[in-house]
Amino acid sequence: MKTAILYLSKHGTTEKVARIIGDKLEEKDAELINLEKVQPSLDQYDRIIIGGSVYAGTVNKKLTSYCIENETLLAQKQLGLFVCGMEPDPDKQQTELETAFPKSLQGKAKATGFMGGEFILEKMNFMERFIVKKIAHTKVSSSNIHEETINLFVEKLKE
Ligand SMILES: Cc1cc2nc3c(=O)[nH]c(=O)nc-3n(C[C@H](O)[C@H](O)[C@H](O)COP(=O)(O)O)c2cc1C
Repeated sequence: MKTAILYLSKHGTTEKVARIIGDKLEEKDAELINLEKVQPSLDQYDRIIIGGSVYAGTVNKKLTSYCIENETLLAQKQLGLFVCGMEPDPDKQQTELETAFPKSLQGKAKATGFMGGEFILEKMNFMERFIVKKIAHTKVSSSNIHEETINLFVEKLKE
């Protein structure tokens, strides 16, 4: 099975999670593709995993547009969809996940997941640091990547 893991990542967390997923899939040829740099031809892949991070409730618009533009092709693949974020409320996490991808693709996806995230203050600009301090009351960097959710996600894909 040839796999591509497509992602968009502002400060590196979604890229990190994409890498963890790739490692756990234990496939030598799983390709990690940064959609900011490459718009791959999807024909060559059997399984496609797509991930992005949530800022102010939504994922990068480029990710949503990419999914809409390639909806027909993506629907024919074995599909995994995930988002990274620091929202603590499970209901809101679910809403963030559901608003990130077209409904039709969510229906087709073999696995979906809210994978948690990180606040890396050193990588944020002034405004981002300000927002995180005000809303999340965080003054230090922190990591809350949901290993268990990643494991479940990978297991579902392998079934
Ligand atoms: C300014 C700002 C706003 C954020 N807003 C949200 C949000 O609305 N919901 C959420 O779940 N996470 C939010 N986050 C957390 C990010 O999704 C988290 O830091 C994620 O790990 C970033 O991944 P990336 O480095 O791949 O972009 C926010 C982070 C920042 C800095």
